[in-house]
Amino acid sequence: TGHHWGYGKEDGPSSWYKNYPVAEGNRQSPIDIVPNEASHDRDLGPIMTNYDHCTSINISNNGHSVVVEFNDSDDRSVIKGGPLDNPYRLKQFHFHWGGKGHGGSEHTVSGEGFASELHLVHWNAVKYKTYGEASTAPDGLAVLGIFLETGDDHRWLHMITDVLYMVKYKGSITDFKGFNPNCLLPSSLHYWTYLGSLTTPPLHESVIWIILKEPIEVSEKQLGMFRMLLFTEEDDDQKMRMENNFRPPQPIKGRRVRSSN
Ligand SMILES: NCCOCCOCCNC(=O)c1ccc(S(N)(=O)=O)cc1
Ligand SMILES: [Zn+2]
Repeated sequence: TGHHWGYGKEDGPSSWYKNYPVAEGNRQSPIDIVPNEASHDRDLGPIMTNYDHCTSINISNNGHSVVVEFNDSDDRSVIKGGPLDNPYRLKQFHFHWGGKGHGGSEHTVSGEGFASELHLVHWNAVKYKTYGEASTAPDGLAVLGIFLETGDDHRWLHMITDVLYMVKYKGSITDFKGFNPNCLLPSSLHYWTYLGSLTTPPLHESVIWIILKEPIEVSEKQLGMFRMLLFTEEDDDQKMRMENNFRPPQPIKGRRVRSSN
């Protein structure tokens, strides 16, 4: 089902347009954010995340990233405010990262990449019945992007890195209950926002992007744990280390990036 894609030379971002022509569309993600070209909108209010009664379910390796899934059967964990007209329900979060010592984020700021980027994926359950339906609608998804830079140990990230050995191979999954992503948020919720897409196939142009300006700090050691994950399955004799699983910035095509105060 679906076409095989990856981050390698043959199946990587520069070849995705062959099976996913929307790759050359007018609202593709990620983009390079140029802060002093972003327009400052007074009526762009603060975003509010309500992850308190969080209901994480499992953590898995889908062959592209490591993903933590949430129970999205009600409005317990939502993001609202800012550019959003409705509350959007948290569905999953995952990461993108680089190889040792260089870039790995998908969005860049004035051409600068970060070591990694966390995506918290939410969907508009007010207007759409399922995630799948929302994922193809122009206002269906809201993804909160958080940059990770290397520095001190992150005091809570170990809760994730400690279980990565359980999901080393593509297709592996394990229980992961009671994790509250509030602990991964930086102190400031100031953000940039623009209309874009999924950054992996099927590249649907269905995402309202909200990128936090303040990165969180994680240690090189913690980041290194992500690089022990594999793109490949357990019975695959080729062991491909999971790293550089990021799409580079795409043409802005006249889009406006707005900035919260
Ligand atoms: N599951 C029912 C059908 O859904 C079809 C579309 O979903 C395809 C799966 N991919 C995603 O949901 C998906 C979600 C977020 C991002 S990203 N990296 O832009 O945050 C990329 C991809
Ligand atoms: Zn992502």
